[in-house]
Formats: sequence, C-alpha cells, structure tokens
Amino acid sequence: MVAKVIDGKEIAKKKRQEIASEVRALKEENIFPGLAVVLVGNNHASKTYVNNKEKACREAGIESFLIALPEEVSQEELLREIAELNKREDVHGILVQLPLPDHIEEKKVIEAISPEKDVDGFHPLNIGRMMTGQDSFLPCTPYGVMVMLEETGIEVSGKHVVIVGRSNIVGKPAGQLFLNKNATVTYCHSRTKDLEYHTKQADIVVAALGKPNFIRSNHIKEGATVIDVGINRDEHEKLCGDVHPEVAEKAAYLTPVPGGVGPMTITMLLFNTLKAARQSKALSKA
Ligand SMILES: NC(=O)C1=CN([C@@H]2O[C@H](COP(=O)(O)OP(=O)(O)OC[C@H]3O[C@@H](n4cnc5c(N)ncnc54)[C@H](OP(=O)(O)O)[C@@H]3O)[C@@H](O)[C@H]2O)C=CC1
Ligand SMILES: Nc1nc(=O)c2c([nH]1)NC[C@@H]1CN(c3ccc(C(=O)N[C@@H](CCC(=O)O)C(=O)O)cc3)C=[N+]21
Repeated sequence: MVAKVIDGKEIAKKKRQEIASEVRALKEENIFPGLAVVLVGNNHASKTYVNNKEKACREAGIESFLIALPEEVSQEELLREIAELNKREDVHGILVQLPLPDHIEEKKVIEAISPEKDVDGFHPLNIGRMMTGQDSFLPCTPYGVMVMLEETGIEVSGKHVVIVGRSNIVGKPAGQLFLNKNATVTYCHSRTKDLEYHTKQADIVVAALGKPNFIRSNHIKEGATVIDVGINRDEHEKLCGDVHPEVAEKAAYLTPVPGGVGPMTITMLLFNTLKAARQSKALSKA
C-alpha cells in the first residue's frame, strides 16, 4: 500500500479562511481579537514558531502582541507580566512559549494565565473541563490532529488509537480527545516494554516522542493511519518528523513533516483566540 498524504497545509489554509471571515464579522461588532505571545530568552526554534504565529495572526486579521523577555527574567517578573495581560481588554488570548528556562516553574506560570485567555488550553481548569467533556479551550496540537482526521473523513469512533508520548502538551491531551470521540486509547512512553507490539495493533498511531525518524515500518499495521507530530532535525539538520519515510509504503494515510500537524497547531491557536474574543463579548454583556 502507498499512503495517501494528508495535506495539513491545505486543510489549515481552508480553516484559516473561515477564521478570517469570522474575525471580520466580529470586528463589525467592534471586537478586535488580540493574541499576546510571551517569549522568554533567545531560543532559535522558539523564535521561528513565534514568527509563524505572528504571521498567521496578521493574515487572519488578529492583532498580535509580542512580549519578549530576557532569559534571566525572574519568575516574579514574568508572573507580573501575565497579570498585566490578564487585565488588558485588547488581549483575548495569552500564550507563553514553552519550554521556559530552568529557573522558572512552568506550572506556576500556566496557572497564572486567566483560564478565559488560555488559548493553549494548558491551564488545569481547561484540562479538567476537557477531561469531563465540557466546553473548554482544547490544546492546539491535539485539536489540530482531530480536525485533520475529520476533514479527511477518517472515522475515529471504535478505532484503536496508540499514542507514543505522554507529554502534557501533546500525548496526554491527544489521548483524551480520542477517548472523547469514542476511540480505544493506548498510551506508550519511554518505559513501555515492546513498543512495536502495541503500535502494530493500532488503527491510528500518533507519534509524539520527539525522536527523528524513530517509527519504522515494523511498528505499523498494514493500512493504518499514521499521524506524525514530531518536529526534529535529522543528522543533516534537515527538518523531519518522528516517523521514518519508509512508513509511507505500509500506511493508508500519513501526515507529512513539514506541512502536516504543524500548520494545524497554529490554525487551532487562531481558532481559540477567536473563541476567546467572542466569549469576552458575552462576558462583558453579562
Ligand atoms: N507539530 C506541532 O505542532 C508540535 C510538535 N511538537 C513535536 O512533537 C514531539 C514531541 O513533543 P513533546 O510532547 O513536547 O515532547 P516531550 O519530550 O515532552 O515528550 C516526549 C514523550 O515521548 C516519550 N518517549 C521518548 N522516547 C521514547 C521512546 N523511545 N519510546 C517511547 N516513548 C518515548 C517520552 O516518555 P517519558 O514520558 O517516559 O519520558 C515522553 O512522554 C517533538 O518532536 C516536538 O518538537 C511538539 C508540539 C507541537
Ligand atoms: N505554549 C506553547 N504552545 C505551543 O503550541 C508550542 C509551544 N509552546 N512550544 C513549542 C511547540 C512547537 N509548536 C509548533 C508550532 C508550529 C509548528 C509549525 O508551524 N511547523 C511547520 C514548519 C516548521 C518549520 O519550518 O520550522 C510545519 O510543520 O510545517 C511547529 C511546532 C508549538 N508549540
């Protein structure tokens, strides 16, 4: 079998046009959606992502505010900045780019973000709401994966989904969203014994382990759907995923890197910012 490539860029483009048109409608009502991105330090990759986010905001008509802080910024100072952003009426969404330097406690920072502005969906309140199936901001990368499958017409209900990786930002919430859509979910991680045994059973494999080209043909059942979340550099510094290209010969569907999950992540960030702006209107009327 030769896999059909799921074009994340194309799906993202379509979704972003819909978002842009809804942003225009909201502006008619004098609400101008705004996203604040907080970047600590000078990490090159983080800067690239932040630039991508700013560009995507601009194209969707969403205002973006970059708060760039030095690597040495104290946790206190960062928390003060977040408190300011929580108060600003022109800021509907707040994203603190992760990872943060070691001297800052990530959990404290995430909890400082007002849940109504937590467009990453990382605040414990939003995570709890997601787990109990209430309306919430869904974490952008897993949410993007679900939208990609939906747009491609791939059924999730009743399927066996194996997630490789259990981080708070990708693996864990991805499993939860699949469970919410009635999939049977298995989580694998670095202590999993016989990874291949598990992934080989999967109708859908989500690779989010952060190891270049790690998932090979032997891990995959013929005709499975393979979602490659990884963003890595290979030994030639070329961008690559967690899934080896040879998997294309065995899978039915495969997401590319670049041009797969990445553009969808940014799209769902725009979507969440639009949602936050809309809800701010409802709140101010109440
Ligand atoms: N496309 C996008 O939009 C995004 C892409 N990414 C990319 O996705 C990848 C994962 O990111 P993130 O979740 O933040 O990464 P983390 O490093 O936080 O987590 C990696 C997870 O993979 C597990 N793991 C590591 N090695 C193995 C192994 N050999 N076998 C099985 N499991 C393993 C770890 O297990 P354990 O818990 O036991 O340590 C951990 O749970 C990265 O490449 C990252 O760049 C991330 C965010 C967004
Ligand atoms: N608070 C927070 N929220 C995040 O959502 C978050 C984060 N921190 N830290 C880092 C990870 C990573 N991440 C990506 C977003 C877009 C692409 C992306 O657009 N990728 C493109 C191009 C990548 C490139 O050219 O480098 C693609 O895959 O086609 C990748 C990775 C969001 N993350």
